[in-house]
Amino acid sequence: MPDTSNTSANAPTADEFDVVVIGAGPAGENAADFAIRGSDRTAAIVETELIGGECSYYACMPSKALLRPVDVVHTAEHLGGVTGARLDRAALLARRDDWVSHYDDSGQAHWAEQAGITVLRGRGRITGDRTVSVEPADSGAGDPHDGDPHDGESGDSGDDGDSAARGDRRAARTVRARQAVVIATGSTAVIPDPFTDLNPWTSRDATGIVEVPDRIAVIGGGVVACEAATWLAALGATVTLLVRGNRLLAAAEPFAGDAVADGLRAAGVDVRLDTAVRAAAREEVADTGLGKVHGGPVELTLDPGGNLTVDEVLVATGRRPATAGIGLETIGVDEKALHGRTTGGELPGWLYTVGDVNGVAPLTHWGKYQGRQVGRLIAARADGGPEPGQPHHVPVPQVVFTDPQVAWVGQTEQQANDAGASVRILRAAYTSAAGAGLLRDDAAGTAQLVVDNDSGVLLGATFVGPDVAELLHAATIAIVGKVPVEALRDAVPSYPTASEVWLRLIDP
Ligand SMILES: Cc1cc2nc3c(=O)[nH]c(=O)nc-3n(C[C@H](O)[C@H](O)[C@H](O)COP(=O)(O)OP(=O)(O)OC[C@H]3O[C@@H](n4cnc5c(N)ncnc54)[C@H](O)[C@@H]3O)c2cc1C
Ligand SMILES: NC(=O)c1ccc[n+]([C@@H]2O[C@H](COP(=O)([O-])OP(=O)(O)OC[C@H]3O[C@@H](n4cnc5c(N)ncnc54)[C@H](O)[C@@H]3O)[C@@H](O)[C@H]2O)c1
Repeated sequence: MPDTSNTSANAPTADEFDVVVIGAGPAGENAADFAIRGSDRTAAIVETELIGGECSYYACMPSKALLRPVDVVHTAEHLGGVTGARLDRAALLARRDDWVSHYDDSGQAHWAEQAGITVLRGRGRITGDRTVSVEPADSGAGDPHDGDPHDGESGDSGDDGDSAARGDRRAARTVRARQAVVIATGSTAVIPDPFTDLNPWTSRDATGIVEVPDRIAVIGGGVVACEAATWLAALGATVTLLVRGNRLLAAAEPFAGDAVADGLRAAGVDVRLDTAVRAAAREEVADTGLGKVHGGPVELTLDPGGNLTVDEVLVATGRRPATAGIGLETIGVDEKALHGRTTGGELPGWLYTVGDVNGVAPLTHWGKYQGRQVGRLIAARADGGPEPGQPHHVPVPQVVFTDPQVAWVGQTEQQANDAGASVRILRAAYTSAAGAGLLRDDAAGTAQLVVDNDSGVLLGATFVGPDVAELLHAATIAIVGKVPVEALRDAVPSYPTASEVWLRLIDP
C-alpha cells in the first residue's frame, strides 16, 4: 500500500495523484488532459510501451503515412496532364519512419509533462481500491520501439522531458488515485487458429514493414486487411486477400465493399471471397523482428481453392480489448463489465474506461471523444460542479483510406431497418458533381443518405470515391444537429467541388 501518512486533502504525496490513467494511447492522453486542465489536480499516466499508443506508432499514423503517397500516385496515373509519377519504395518507408518518429516517444512524453501529466513507465495493474501498481515494463531503456507520435493535439518537439519517467522504469511502485483510475489499455490483434504457431504478421508488421514479402496472403476482409493490401500491392508484393465472408468491409454499405474489392483487383490484388483457410503450415518459423519476413514459406489449405504458398501471412482478423493482467479481479470486476461503457454499471464509482478497451468503436477519434467526455466528467465530479450530460446516439464516423476511399457515419440502411426506423434512401453517383469528376479522370463512386421518414433528418451517410474522407464531416454535423434534410437545400456547396453531390442527393 502507498504511504499516505503525510497526506492532507490538498497535498498529494509523490505516490498519490488525483487521476491515474493506465495506457497512454490517444484515449488515455485525452482523459488525463481533460481531467486536470485548468486546475491544480494532478494526473499520472502509466505506459508499458510508447507514449502515444498503438495509433501513433503501429496503426493510424504509419498506415496513413504509407497510404497517402500510394493514393497520390494512383491519382496521378489517372490524371491527364501528369506523367511519370511513381512510388519510391525506400522513400516511402522513410516517410513512414519519420511519421512514427523512428519509434521514439520523447516528443509525446514531453507533451505530457508540459500538460502537467506525470509519465510513469511500466505495466499498470490495479491492486485494490484506487490503487495501481506500476511494474517494470518488458521493454526497458534502449528498446528499439521507444519513441514521438504525430497525433495532432499532442507531441511536438523532440525534447526529452522524461527523466522522471526513466527513473520510474527501474523498480515497481504503487500509486494511489484520489479521484479516479481510468483504464485506457487499448486492444491487441486476434490471431485465430490455424495461424497461432506461424508467427504471422499482425498489423504491426504491416505498418512497420521493412522487407516486402514477394507473396503475401492477407487474412480478413475488414479495414486493416483492405488498407494493408493497398500498400502491400503498391510496394510490389503479390497479394492474395482471403475473405471468409461474401464481401469486404461488412460493417459498411454493401456497395462500399464492392467498390473496394474492384479497386483492389484493379491494383493487382487477388481478392477471394467466401474462402476459408482450413490449415496453415510453416516449417521454419523465425523471430526476425518487426516488419521482416518471419521465416520460411507458408502453405495454406484453402476451402475452396486448394493450396496456396506464400512468403508471409498477415492476420487481420480483428482486435480484442487489452484487459489481460490489469488486475480487474483484485476489485471484483469482470472484464465483461467494461464492455460498452465508460463509467457506471458494475464498475466502482472511481473506475472509468476509454478507447478500444471498452469495445464501443475501436477508432482513435472515438477513443479521443470518450477521453474528453470522461476527463470532463472526472473534473466536474472533483469540482463538485454539474456533471456534463451524457449524450445518446452519437453517430460514429469512419474513413477507410483505400482506393476508392470509403467514408460513412451513423446508420447503414440495414442498421436503420433493423432498428425499426422507416427510412428512405437518397443515392447519387459521386461523379454527378462536376467537382468529383475533376479529381481523377477515372473517378467513380456513390453517395447515399439514409433519411428518417418520420423526422426528416439524416440517420446515416456513406460516400465512396476519391477524396471522400473530407466530405464526411458535413454529414456528421447534419446528424448531430438533427438538421432536416429539406433545410440542407439552403446549404449551398461551392462550384465545382465534390460537395455538390449533396445537391444531387437532396434535389435529384
Ligand atoms: C493498422 C491499424 C490502422 C488503424 N488506423 C486507424 C485510423 O486511420 N483511424 C482511426 O480512427 N483508427 C485507426 N485504427 C484504430 C486505432 O489504432 C485505435 O482505435 C486506437 O489506437 C485506440 O486508442 P486507445 O488509446 O484506446 O488504445 P491504444 O492506442 O492501443 O493505446 C493503449 C496503450 O496502453 C498501453 N498499455 C496496455 N496495457 C497496459 C498496461 N497494463 N500498463 C500500461 N500501459 C498499457 C499500450 O502499450 C498502448 O500504448 C487503426 C488500427 C490499426 C490496427
Ligand atoms: N481507417 C481506419 O479508421 C482504420 C484502419 C484500420 C483499422 N481500424 C480499426 O481497427 C479495428 C480492427 O480492424 P480489423 O480489420 O482487424 O478488424 P475488423 O473487425 O474490421 O475485420 C476483421 C475481419 O476478419 C474476419 N475474420 C475474423 N475472424 C476470422 C477468422 N478466424 N478467419 C478468417 N477471417 C476472420 C472478419 O470476418 C472481418 O472480415 C477495426 O475496428 C477498425 O475500424 C480503423
